[in-house]
Amino acid sequence: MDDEAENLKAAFGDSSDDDDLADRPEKETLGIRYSTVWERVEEINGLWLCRNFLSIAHQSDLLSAILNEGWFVEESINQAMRFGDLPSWATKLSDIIRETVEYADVSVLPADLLWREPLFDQLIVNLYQPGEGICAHVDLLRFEDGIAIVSLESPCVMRFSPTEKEEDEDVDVLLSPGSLILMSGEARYQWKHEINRKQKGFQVWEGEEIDQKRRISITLRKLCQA
Ligand SMILES: O=C(O)CCC(=O)C(=O)O
Ligand SMILES: [Fe+2]
Repeated sequence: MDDEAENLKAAFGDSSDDDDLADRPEKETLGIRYSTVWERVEEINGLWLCRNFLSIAHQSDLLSAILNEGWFVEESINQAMRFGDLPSWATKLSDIIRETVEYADVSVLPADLLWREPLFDQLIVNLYQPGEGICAHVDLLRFEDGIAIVSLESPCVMRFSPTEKEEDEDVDVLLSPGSLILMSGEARYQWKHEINRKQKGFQVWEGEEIDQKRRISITLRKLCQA
């Protein structure tokens, strides 16, 4: 089995355990899924996680679309950024985020953010090789509130820590392939987020060290008006 299939299997089990994709309408395999489940990260206001945001079919389509962009042919390049008009797959992803949030049975993004136009006009795709991560940060204030991160390939632990550090208040969130997190309000402004894949013990989830492979993330944001 290739790495990609293995990652998907590790995260979701055999495709036969997933809903039978062949029996599902096209709309559900390649677009909005009606079975999405939203989890509020209790400790952090404004942080929501949807683990089953993308079907396996959609994850592999998205991965192909990203790799087809040709951004990551050189090993030294591990990030691509776009402003304004986004590639069609990213616009579609953004539409699906809006639709999924609209149909969620809980409010996971304030309405003024959900209905702004466009929802997102800036894209970052990050490619992380095993051991690579991102330092603790709050996203730049040149971006509006309401940030989405979609994860592909290897899972990882993202750690959130309050900007005003008090006691040991860090909160770990597992970003599995196909998941989406939304950050708004306190989650966006009062918590830093980081991925540390170097330090031993950091990439541990439910007592087990995560088997690090390549990970790709898609971050969608909206620039503040000048
Ligand atoms: O790769 C990720 O999941 C996070 C990326 C991120 O936080 C950023 O680009 O600001
Ligand atoms: Fe960030």
